[in-house]
Amino acid sequence: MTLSINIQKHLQADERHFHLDIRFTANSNRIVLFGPSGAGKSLTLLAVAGLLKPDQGNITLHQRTLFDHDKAICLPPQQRNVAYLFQDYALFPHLTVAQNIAFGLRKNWLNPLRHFANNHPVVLKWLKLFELQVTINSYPHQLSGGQRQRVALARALVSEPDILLLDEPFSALDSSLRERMRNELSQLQLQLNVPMLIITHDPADVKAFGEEVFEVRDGRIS
Ligand SMILES: Nc1ncnc2c1ncn2[C@@H]1O[C@H](COP(=O)(O)OP(=O)(O)OP(=O)(O)O)[C@@H](O)[C@H]1O
Repeated sequence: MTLSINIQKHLQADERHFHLDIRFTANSNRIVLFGPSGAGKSLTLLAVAGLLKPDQGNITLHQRTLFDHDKAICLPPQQRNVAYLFQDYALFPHLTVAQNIAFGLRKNWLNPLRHFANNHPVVLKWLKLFELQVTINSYPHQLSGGQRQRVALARALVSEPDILLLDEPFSALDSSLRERMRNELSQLQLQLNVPMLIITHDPADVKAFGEEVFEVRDGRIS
């Protein structure tokens, strides 16, 4: 997988200015953006997902242009075929595990009905793969941290994205679970061969996933 990013964006909040100028090309399926808090990692991830529009530059994924300022191309998030796993997993509290996963299949409907979700072969496949079958009818608040993360991952992967974007995927977990989920995700990535771009400030994530590592500092790759 080739991901090529060359983006610039100026942000201002009151007296604070931040200039993002990220340029790199990655050719592996395990890419890590590593750097301290406030370096510009999340902004970069948002730009790839189509949730932040750069002022200049371009983003290409697998020879597909997601953004090109000069050519006036800016694909909306739903046309990018990228999946975004938020730090807090952002599960829908009023939907069951199966419905949350089925949401990732969404085409023209909003809330997948429970009967539909519970019987959809693709949803069942992911429930099995992540050993979540017993939680099929549970709601997010009834799950452990690890289970919540697995549901969020299943929801992200169910649409077969070209790349999975992970924002500090283990930061919400306690240390023993963090280690376990890191190993699980690593195995899963090898098994599915899905390309991943992970942003983190944790050196252990770099060690586990960093086939290609880019260090971000003050809005730039250093
Ligand atoms: N909407 C905005 N307006 C102005 N400045 C912003 C805005 N969003 C983010 N910033 C600033 O841009 C910088 C980079 O933010 P970003 O969220 O990308 O950092 P990060 O590297 O992901 O940090 P963390 O690890 O803490 O999440 C920060 O200084 C932040 O305050």
